[in-house]
Amino acid sequence: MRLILGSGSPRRRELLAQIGVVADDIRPPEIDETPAKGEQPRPYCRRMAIEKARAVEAAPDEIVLSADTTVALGRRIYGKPADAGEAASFLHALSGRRHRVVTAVAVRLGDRIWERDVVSTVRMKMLSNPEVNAYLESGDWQGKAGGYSIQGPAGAFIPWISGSYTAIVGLPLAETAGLLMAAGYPLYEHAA
Ligand SMILES: Cc1cn([C@H]2C[C@H](O)[C@@H](COP(=O)(O)OP(=O)(O)OP(=O)(O)O)O2)c(=O)[nH]c1=O
Repeated sequence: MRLILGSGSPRRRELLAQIGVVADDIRPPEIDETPAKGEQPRPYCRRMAIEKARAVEAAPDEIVLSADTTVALGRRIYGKPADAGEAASFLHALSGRRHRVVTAVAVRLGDRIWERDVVSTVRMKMLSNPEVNAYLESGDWQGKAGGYSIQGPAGAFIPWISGSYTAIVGLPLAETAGLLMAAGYPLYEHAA
C-alpha cells in the first residue's frame, strides 16, 4: 500500500518521519485557500484539509494524507501572510494575547475520507518593536499560518500552550497515526 503526502510542507514531512513514516511520493495540492464569507476557523480548516486531500491525484490503492493549519483570533482567520507587512500586522494582533491554532488532517483512500482536527491554545507574550522587527528580518514567518512558527525563533515569544505541540507545528501525530491505521496503512505491523 502506497502513501502519498498531499502536502508541500517540509514540517509535515519531518513530523511523519518522526513516527517512522516516509511517503512514497509527495504531491503538493493546489487549492483556493480563501475563506468563505462568515466561515468559522474550525470548519474552514477542516474544509481546507479535505479539499487538499481530494485535489491530489492518486490511484485507488494509494492513501493520500493532507492537512491544514489555521491561526484563529476569535472568529478571525489568519492564514499565511502575503508579505512582511502582513506578518507584522498578524504579530501585533497576536501580541500579549491567547489565540487558537487549528490543524485538520484528512486521509483519503479512493472516495473514503477520514478526518480529525485538533484545536490548541497558544499564548504569545507582549512583543516589543525590536522583537517583531528582528523576527521579520529572520524571514521565518514566510509560509507560516499566523506569521510565526513555534519551532523557530518565535518559540521565544511563546511562554505557554495548551493542546498538541505537533498540531501547532503542522501535523498532530497522535491523530495522524490513528487516521493512517484506520485507512489500512501498516504503521506498526512490522513490529507485530
Ligand atoms: C502556527 C504554525 C504554523 N506552521 C506552519 C505549518 C504549515 O506548513 C503552515 C500553514 O500552512 P498550510 O496551508 O496548513 O500548509 P502549507 O501551505 O505549508 O502546505 P500544504 O498545504 O502543501 O500542506 O504553517 C508552523 O510551521 N509552525 C507554527 O507554529
